[in-house]
Amino acid sequence: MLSNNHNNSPPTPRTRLERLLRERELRRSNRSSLNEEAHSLGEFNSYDLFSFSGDSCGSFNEEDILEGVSVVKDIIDGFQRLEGRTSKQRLLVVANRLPVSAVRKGKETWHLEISVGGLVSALLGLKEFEARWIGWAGVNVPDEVGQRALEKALAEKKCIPVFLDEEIVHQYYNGYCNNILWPLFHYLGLPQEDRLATTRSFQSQFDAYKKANKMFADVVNKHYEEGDVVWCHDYHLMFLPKCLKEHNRKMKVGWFLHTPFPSSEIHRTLPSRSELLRAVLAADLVGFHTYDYARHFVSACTRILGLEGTPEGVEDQGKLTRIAAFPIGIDSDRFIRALKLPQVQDHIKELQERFAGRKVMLGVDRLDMIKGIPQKILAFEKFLEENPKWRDKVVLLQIAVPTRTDVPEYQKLTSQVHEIVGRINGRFGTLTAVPIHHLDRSLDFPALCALYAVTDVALVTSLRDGMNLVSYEFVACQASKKGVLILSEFAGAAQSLGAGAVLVNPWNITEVAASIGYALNMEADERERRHLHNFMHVTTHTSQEWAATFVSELNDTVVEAQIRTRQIPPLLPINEAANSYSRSHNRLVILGFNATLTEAVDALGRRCGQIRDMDLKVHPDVREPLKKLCDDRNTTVVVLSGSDRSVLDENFGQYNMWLAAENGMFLRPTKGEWMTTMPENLHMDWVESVKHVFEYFTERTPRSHFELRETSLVWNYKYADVEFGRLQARDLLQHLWTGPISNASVDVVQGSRSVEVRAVGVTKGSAIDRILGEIVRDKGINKPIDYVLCVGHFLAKDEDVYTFFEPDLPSEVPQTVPNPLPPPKMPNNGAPPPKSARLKKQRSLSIIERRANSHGSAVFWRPVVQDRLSLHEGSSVLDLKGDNYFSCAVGRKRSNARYLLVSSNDVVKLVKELSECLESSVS
Ligand SMILES: O=P(O)(O)OC[C@H]1O[C@H](O[C@H]2O[C@H](CO)[C@@H](O)[C@H](O)[C@H]2O)[C@H](O)[C@@H](O)[C@@H]1O
Ligand SMILES: O=c1ccn([C@@H]2O[C@H](COP(=O)(O)OP(=O)(O)O)[C@@H](O)[C@H]2O)c(=O)[nH]1
Repeated sequence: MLSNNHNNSPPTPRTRLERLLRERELRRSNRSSLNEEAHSLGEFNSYDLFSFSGDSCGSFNEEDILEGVSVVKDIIDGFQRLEGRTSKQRLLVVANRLPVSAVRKGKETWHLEISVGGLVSALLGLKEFEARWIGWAGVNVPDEVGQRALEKALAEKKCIPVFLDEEIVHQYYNGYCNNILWPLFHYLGLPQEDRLATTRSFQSQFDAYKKANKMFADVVNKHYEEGDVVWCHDYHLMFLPKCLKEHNRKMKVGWFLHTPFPSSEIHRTLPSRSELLRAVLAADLVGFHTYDYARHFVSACTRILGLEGTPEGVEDQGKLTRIAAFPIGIDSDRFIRALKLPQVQDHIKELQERFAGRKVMLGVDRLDMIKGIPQKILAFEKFLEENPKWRDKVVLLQIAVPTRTDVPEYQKLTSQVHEIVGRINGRFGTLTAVPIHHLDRSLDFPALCALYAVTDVALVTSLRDGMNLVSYEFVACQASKKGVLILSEFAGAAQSLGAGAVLVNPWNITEVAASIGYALNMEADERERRHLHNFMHVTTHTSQEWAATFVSELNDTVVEAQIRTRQIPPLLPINEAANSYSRSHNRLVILGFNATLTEAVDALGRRCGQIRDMDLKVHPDVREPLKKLCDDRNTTVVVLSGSDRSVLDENFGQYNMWLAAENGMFLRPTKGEWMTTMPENLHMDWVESVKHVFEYFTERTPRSHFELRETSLVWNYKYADVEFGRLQARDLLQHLWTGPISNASVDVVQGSRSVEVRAVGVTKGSAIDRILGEIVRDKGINKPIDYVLCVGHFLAKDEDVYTFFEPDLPSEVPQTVPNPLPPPKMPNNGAPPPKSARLKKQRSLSIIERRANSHGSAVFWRPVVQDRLSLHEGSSVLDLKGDNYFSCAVGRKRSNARYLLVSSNDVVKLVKELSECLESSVS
């Protein structure tokens, strides 16, 4: 029994992982207590009976499958009290199909049958939640009376119907879901035959799909209560997360895909590819059966939508959608217990007598082209062909449950399978026995369990399958027989049961035939070993565990998102910045160049391979207002950029401003000469060797390029394939650390799509005191600067420029301002020695006046540190308080700046506003 004694409770978990592990542990102990208690109370039979009883169609009436027995409730309530929750969390499970299908028996009477399919089987494991199901009951109910009666009947099963009319079902379910998405997600491509007709009907089917999703959303919204978790399921409802979030941003929404998610190369053939991805990304958490499916989804988002893929998920404009793998399982106990039921035992006996003297092979599938039924039967034929001695010693029982019978492809498949089975039975059958028993219908639960139990070899040959629960169920029922599982490597289950199963490529009939021989002849000890492995997995990775983990992660994800949102700086209040600008008398405006004053890199251009122009150009709309700012005698404008001098000369030569090139290493007023601000940092002996490495990677990474500047080298892959670019970047770094820069005075700065090697100690923040000093000296400034605006799309390392002006920070030289960012990660191998000692030396040098000779011009440098930034009377140059300093990062989500702007288009707006302030003050 669980105890409520808080003194004994384990320490509060600190991380998500710790919490998940603890919850898992608690669930396990909870479940074993539950088993013990239930058995001691003798109550489990009622649950068993309820779950398994019913007529031959699998119908049920006696108990509420979704509620479980009272003992379950008591213990789970105890568990939740222990966790500090007072009541069960309500879960709205939304799936196309309800766990029950309705059959109309009269005007107001309905008969409910359990629906067949892996999704339903798996979700029956959601006993630990106060669950409500929302879905389609598989039937058209045009009349009001029938609808009300069905609602009432379903309410007793905690189910809520979505009423879809025939036309919608035809276009949405048969059309878009089962004729387009289903084959595509299973690598069967878009419909090939009658392509024109399909292409023509595509749009109307997609419209129906969106409409149907909206209808599901309306029902969810109607029943939603604050705090509920909404769990959307499968490819039928990819639009649902978007519809729900549009209605209520605070709703906790998860989406889980039960099918594979194909390679992005397949997904990109779909005309509505982007809309679907974006709609799913509205969810807080997106789950898949396997890591591969999750990886493909992230790839599709990065390649097709041009979004940022992170180890956590996919990020779009600061919103993170978590993507993860949650392999489904089954309620294994339910199968194990079922084997002891008299009804099942009777079936077992019957089957054993019926097939005495023959090995039993079993296939259980919906009659779907993804299940590879023709391939399976052909492989069995080949086996019989090559092994005459087995012909009267083995039988294949194939249960082929009719499914989606309104879709022409499925109708064709049925005739095809019948034709092959007939031919083989004709070829190898005798007057008294046939090698293949083919059933075109479903079995009830006891019959299915009995079949699993008597089977010697189960044959799962899916061409693709999200998971395949039949393989799990077979394993759960084989505790005594320890039969062999032949399993397609293209089923998700191959990743979990691969070690115990005999894996096959179902397209390779010869291999499958050979595997049948291998499995039939396998020695007992090998069978036992393999079985044990799989049995352990199936009994520990249950559907309860799966659901609880998903919901728990969803809860966590939402909390984390709230915390993250709080940490994101707010958007720059442009009006406020402008008002403060007009109130001030001596202003300093520092602007970055790349992605601040240039036109935004068009994500579409990047995706579709259209590189417009690699050369940086000032945004055409900012030119005029920028000129006005520069011409204002109370405003000093500095463009502070990583670009080299020639680029700044070319773009800003005609403005009256200051140019700080190469992160501030070089400085000039546009009316004067270039000078070098930090000559002591100009140790450039490493350039040639780094250049070789950059050249090598540029040649091997299509659409990447590198820039050779005077104090830095930048390898940029923003136009290249993102994933490949990242891999190459990792490799490039390894090469650098272990080779050319292992002993050089350089800093390596990683951007989101670039790698930069620059002279050590050069950052925008470290340059700014000198820039400022020079400006003060040059302009003969004698009144304090009472307004600073610092806007840029700066790399993390250069964000020290924002903190330099922070009035709240102690007035120190910028190099000694503690860097709030974590130090760059270094690979374990060949990491360069710490540079702190070297840096110290250089920093002390930095306050010594020096003569620099670079770029052919000798300039006498007068360094200044912020401490010494004082006016004639000794007062400070900077008169900054909370309301006259605006630092702002452009196109970043995490920053040390006080504010954010989304893109350079917003910078244009800002500069325009400032220039308008000048106009109005003149007039
Ligand atoms: O509802 P239907 O159209 O009749 O189809 C039945 C279900 O088929 C699919 O099941 C998948 O889910 C299983 C559990 O996650 C998984 O093991 C299997 O590999 C999948 O094929 C479909 O995804 C469901 O939505 C259908 O209800
Ligand atoms: O006659 C049958 C045949 C199959 N099933 C169930 O249908 C599900 C099939 O799930 P699977 O994941 O293997 O494939 P899906 O049909 O969902 O693609 C399993 O839980 C089976 O127990 C059933 O209830 N009755």
